[in-house]
Amino acid sequence: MAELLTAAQMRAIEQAAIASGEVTGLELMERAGRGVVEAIFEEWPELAEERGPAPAPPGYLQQEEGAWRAVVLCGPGNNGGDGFVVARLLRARGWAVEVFLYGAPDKLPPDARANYERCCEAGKVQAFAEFEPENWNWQTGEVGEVDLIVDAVFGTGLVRPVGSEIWLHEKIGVLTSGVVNARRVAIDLPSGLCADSGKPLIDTQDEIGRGKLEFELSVSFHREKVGHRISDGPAFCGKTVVKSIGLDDLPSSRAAARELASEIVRLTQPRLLDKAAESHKYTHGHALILSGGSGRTGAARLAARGALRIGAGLVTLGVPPNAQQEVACQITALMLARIDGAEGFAAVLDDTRLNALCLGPGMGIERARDLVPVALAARCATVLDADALTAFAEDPAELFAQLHEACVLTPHGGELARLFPDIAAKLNAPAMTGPAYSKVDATREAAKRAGCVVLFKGADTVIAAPDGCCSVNSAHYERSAPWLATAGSGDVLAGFITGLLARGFAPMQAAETAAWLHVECALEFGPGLIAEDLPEQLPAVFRKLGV
Ligand SMILES: NC(=O)C1=CN([C@@H]2O[C@H](COP(=O)(O)OP(=O)(O)OC[C@H]3O[C@@H](n4cnc5c(N)ncnc54)[C@H](OP(=O)(O)O)[C@@H]3O)[C@@H](O)[C@H]2O)[C@@H](O)CC1
Ligand SMILES: [K+]
Repeated sequence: MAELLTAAQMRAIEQAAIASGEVTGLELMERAGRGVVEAIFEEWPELAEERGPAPAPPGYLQQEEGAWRAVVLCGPGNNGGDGFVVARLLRARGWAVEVFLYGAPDKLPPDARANYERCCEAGKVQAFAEFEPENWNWQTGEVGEVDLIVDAVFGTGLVRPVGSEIWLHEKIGVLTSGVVNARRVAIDLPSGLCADSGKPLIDTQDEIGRGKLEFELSVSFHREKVGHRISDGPAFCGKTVVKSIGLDDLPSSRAAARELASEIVRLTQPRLLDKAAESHKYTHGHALILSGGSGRTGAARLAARGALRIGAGLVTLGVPPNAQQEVACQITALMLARIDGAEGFAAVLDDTRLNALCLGPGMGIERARDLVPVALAARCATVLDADALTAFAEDPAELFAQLHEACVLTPHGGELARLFPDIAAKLNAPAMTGPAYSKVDATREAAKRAGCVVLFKGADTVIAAPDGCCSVNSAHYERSAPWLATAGSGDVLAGFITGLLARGFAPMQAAETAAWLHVECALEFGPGLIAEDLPEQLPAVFRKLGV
């Protein structure tokens, strides 16, 4: 399963390798720099073509033709060290490279310092203050265009907001405006992006500070960092490529990773979905999904359809009397039960074959307030979504007291804020120190407080269990699914989870697998998707998975 590391975890794994003597920091930095150059040529093969020789520095600004041109911006730590390696390797290929250092050379950490010196042997390194693109006239024809901008200012060591003297988005914006071929690559992370939270650590008090630092490519090492996948990370990174720096081959770093295993966040993967050949419908469980009143039954019907398609043996819609006729006209394979007040619901729940419940979609706040306690008292696997969460906004503690470990809560941002206002406040506060409080931190804290699995929706859905187990279901990069943000999509997701709970999946597995399939269904359908389409893609998705 793909792991996402925090800055501290990455450091621990690297440090273990260096401390063991199996590899030096300098060798790791060389591999990192080589990996970046490799990734650049893989992304933009035209840059690997031979061109004329580089002019003697600093003359290339006056060159119109000739060598490829790069600007490499290096920072005061090891990220800058990687940048010096990249600059040296590009110069060795005949590139004209301008290198700027933010910070004092004699304060660089040892490996970065060594690479600074090697870089200086093949050309000059200028002070960052000299990097004033507004004074460079790139567009007049007197000067050449820049082909590549390499950001090596900060990586995983960013600990406080970036000051205005290095607002790269502003400077790079000036540098690239009107320059069609300026490709932008960030080493490890775009400078200013917090590796753990995917939030920009930029002083947003200022109008300019709110600008976006967007790259086409980010090249990270060993593993993606959590920040590559959540919050603003994907938008800033553009595309993230991970290059090996050999740590998987070292017993020391593997041992360090094993020690951290329980804390490491993973990208969501689906669990086995096959059904046994000799099974019958009750083997796959019976899900009950409660609907709202007349005119508000669509959401529950969507959820029910999702639960059925994902493989629950039977799915019943529990409808209030005034909606019975409306629902009856709309369903075929689904069943219908009349469920009015709390007493009637409790009687229905006496049927022990009902093994998964879903409350919330289109249910109505009042009905949710009446029926959620009944559902939770049955100690059955239960998904609480939408109105079933909002119904407890005034007294979340009342809900937490009733929740049990077979529950799954599926809030979006607004619902999370209603149940966990303090957590939402921390998450939404401007990030001023690194590592900043992240969506992963928020979901883990919410799951711990609720005592059950919490699935916090978004394009970066985070799923956490009370024991800290956590994964990110990322609908970014190659799995980008913007059409999934459509009315009723969340209802289908609730139904998917309920169906998998009915099939006997554990809550965490049900939530992860459902979230993963939900994105796969959107990708399978493509543009034009509406919520009704999602369950109908499951057969094709299952076939591709070999189910
Ligand atoms: N370790 C290894 O072997 C390998 C590491 N690798 C590479 O190293 C990177 C991590 O390196 P790193 O830990 O040195 O951190 P990095 O991101 O360079 O920044 C730290 C510096 O920035 C400074 N600083 C921070 N925030 C600031 C701010 N807002 N404004 C101004 N300054 C600020 C901070 O200052 P300080 O807090 O110490 O005062 C410190 O000087 C990683 O991303 C990867 O690219 C690879 O080569 C593989 C091998
Ligand atoms: K960087």
